[in-house]
Amino acid sequence: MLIVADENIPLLDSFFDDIGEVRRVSGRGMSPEDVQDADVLLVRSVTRVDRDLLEGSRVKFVGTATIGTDHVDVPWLESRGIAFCAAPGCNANSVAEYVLSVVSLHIEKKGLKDWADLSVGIVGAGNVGSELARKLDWLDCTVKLCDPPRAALEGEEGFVSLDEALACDVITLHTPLTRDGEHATYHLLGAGRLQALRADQLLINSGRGEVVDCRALLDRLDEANPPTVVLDVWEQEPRISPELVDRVWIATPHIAGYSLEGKVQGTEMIYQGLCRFLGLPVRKKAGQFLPEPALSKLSFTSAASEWSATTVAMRSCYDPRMDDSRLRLTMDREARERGGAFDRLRRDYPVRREFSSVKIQLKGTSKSLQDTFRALGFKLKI
Ligand SMILES: NC(=O)c1ccc[n+]([C@@H]2O[C@H](COP(=O)([O-])OP(=O)(O)OC[C@H]3O[C@@H](n4cnc5c(N)ncnc54)[C@H](O)[C@@H]3O)[C@@H](O)[C@H]2O)c1
Ligand SMILES: O=C(O)[C@H](O)[C@H](O)COP(=O)(O)O
Repeated sequence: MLIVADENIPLLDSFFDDIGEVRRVSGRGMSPEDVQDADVLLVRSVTRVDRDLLEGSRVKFVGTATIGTDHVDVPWLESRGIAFCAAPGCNANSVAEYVLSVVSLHIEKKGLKDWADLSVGIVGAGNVGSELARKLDWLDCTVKLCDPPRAALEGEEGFVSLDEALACDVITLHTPLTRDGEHATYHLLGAGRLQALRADQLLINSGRGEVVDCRALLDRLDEANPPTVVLDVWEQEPRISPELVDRVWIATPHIAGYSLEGKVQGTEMIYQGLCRFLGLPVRKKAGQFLPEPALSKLSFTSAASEWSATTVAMRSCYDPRMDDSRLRLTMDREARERGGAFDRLRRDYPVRREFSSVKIQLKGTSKSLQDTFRALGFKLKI
């Protein structure tokens, strides 16, 4: 059996080499010739999987090691009897930690040292939005969830309108990219809604770039009293707008979900999907391939303030400003080289471990500090 796979999927051999021959190809540049003789196709989000790629091939199973599926023409796969599997939730915790890290920097920038003063509007309350809401709730933020498709379901309640979510101190977008239907998200935030944002607000987009009209955003950021904006996702990746990078506060190259745990869980989920499809037993688990983290323990005593202890711990694991600096350094290249540079930042992404990989040792500290560490997802050793 021939498995053609995006070379950027981690642990391809560890998971798949006893199922078939694995051929690695570039995800961004994948062509019909690459997949023609494949039985199985494994991709990430940069490969458009549709009739143009697969017509005439013998592919019978497609797996994407990502949460988002907007790059896959699922109805066409169904019409051809090609099985499909994605990785829902695989990197949800990674994205939640990205947003928490950004919000903690924002709190400091505003001269505050407490999560509780903040209201956060979460647009899209699925795997990512719900995980983020759970953590923010524990941190005593006021959380408002906007999710019209869920709100329309029987028994679901407690959701707010988009306008109410957009009035919060922090707005964070976690919808899929959809272009049709009642709840389409393409350019959900267009000129009108961007116009209404205030200078004291923070807008974070780590869903999909096209959910925000980036041309209208650029115009808004050039006007008086613009909001603060953090973008992980962009229209027209990998050839993103340098003008927009220049005007946003934190700019990262679509890596919110790039914790090692998130990426490896993505591979694990398509491995499980392929095993189900082939009727094979599932013998491997993501956990067996995760190395010991470089940082596995941190200690704090009662001398450390709650804010400094938790932000030191968070930033020891992940600081979005590092990704921001790396992306900005690529912006002075020639236009034709910038897309490649964006993709290389993603391909060569440094190992980033989730907060749960670090054990926090606390001596004589308060119950409230313990609770905050737990809320953030750290393991405690008291
Ligand atoms: N930046 C990254 O690295 C990264 C990583 C993972 C996921 N993502 C993106 O984030 C998206 C969300 O991930 P998820 O795991 O939470 O997906 P999910 O499918 O679990 O949840 C998405 C939620 O959005 C809601 N929704 C749909 N249309 C909406 C609308 N118009 N307004 C408000 N809510 C709406 C859905 O009802 C659903 O509850 C993915 O589709 C993917 O595109 C980005
Ligand atoms: O949808 C997802 O899971 C994310 O956007 C994913 O992390 C994107 O990473 P890529 O597939 O582009 O490597």
